[in-house]
Amino acid sequence: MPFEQELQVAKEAVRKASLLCSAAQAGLVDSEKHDKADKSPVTVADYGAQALVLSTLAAAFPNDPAVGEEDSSDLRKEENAELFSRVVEYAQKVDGSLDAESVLAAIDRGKHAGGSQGRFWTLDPIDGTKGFLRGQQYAVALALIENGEVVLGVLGCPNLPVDPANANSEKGSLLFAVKGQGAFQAPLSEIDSATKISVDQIDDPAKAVFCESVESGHTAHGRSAAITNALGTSVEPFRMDSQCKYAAVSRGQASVYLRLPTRPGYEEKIWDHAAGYIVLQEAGGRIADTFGNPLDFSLGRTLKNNKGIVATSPAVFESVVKAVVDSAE
Ligand SMILES: Nc1ncnc2c1ncn2[C@@H]1O[C@H](COP(=O)(O)O)[C@@H](O)[C@H]1OP(=O)(O)O
Ligand SMILES: [Mg+2]
Ligand SMILES: [Mg+2]
Ligand SMILES: [Mg+2]
Repeated sequence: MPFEQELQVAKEAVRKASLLCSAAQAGLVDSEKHDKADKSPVTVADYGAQALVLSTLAAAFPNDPAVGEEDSSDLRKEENAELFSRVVEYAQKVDGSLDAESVLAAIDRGKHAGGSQGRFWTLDPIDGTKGFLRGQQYAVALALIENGEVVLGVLGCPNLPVDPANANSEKGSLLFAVKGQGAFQAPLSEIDSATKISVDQIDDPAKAVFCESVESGHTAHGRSAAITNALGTSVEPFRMDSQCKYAAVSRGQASVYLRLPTRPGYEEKIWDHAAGYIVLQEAGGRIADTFGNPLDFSLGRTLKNNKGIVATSPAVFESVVKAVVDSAE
């Protein structure tokens, strides 16, 4: 099967990073958090997960570059020495061969510019850091992009119940897909026992369950309420952080994920969507931006030709996209 080795390495890297994140989330203290220059939060777990995943990829595929969200510049500053030593401790607990220097080097493997040529990985070590800090949903998101197209994706969702129908079932789900091979889910505790997943077939948008970001700064909550109203349902979207929203639609827990721009200049990052995108496509879903245009992952580190996201199961796609486009007028 194409990408068999890549999938195996990516699943194991995401599993290990998810373990690190769960351990850190359980007892996170103030010295393990930091605000980046853009004021967004980052934690020991974001850095530790990026170090683990990118060092694992470097060992297996030394010639593959990576586009990662984090870089080591803040960790190298004297004032963040304590944060840095905690990152190294967490990384070492999972991979004893990592030391301070190799942690920094691994994190900085994520500086690739992306683009339309060749292949590269893209990693969000914690997608939904704000959800992570609230003790809620987040995802470790890793994807492989070849000649501008997403060909493989793995989502580690440490707090997502394995059984979509039972919120009290074991927490920790791994979702993955390779282009043309379908989408699968396994418990994070047993990543080799995977089952196929697929989207729902609801064709009446009034009956569709919608989901969206918790953060009002990441998606326009008022506009989504207007869209659901226009489609004949007064039920507002349920809110969840991170690419777990792609997971929810991929396994039929929701029919629609809306991400509606709040700031005109914001460009969505490729690591915030690539893994969820391929998992959802392979589960039978459809994805466009808020103008109905296909997502273009070939333009560098951001989706600069797209605005927002509309991700749905197939039978409601056209009507939901139309309602989203109409809501902009
Ligand atoms: N203005 C914005 N619009 C959309 N997404 C944003 C915005 N600001 C940050 N994000 C990204 O949203 C993601 C979380 O999504 P969600 O709210 O659905 O959980 C984060 O990766 C975050 O990016 P960053 O990784 O730079 O912090
Ligand atoms: Mg993110
Ligand atoms: Mg992140
Ligand atoms: Mg971030």
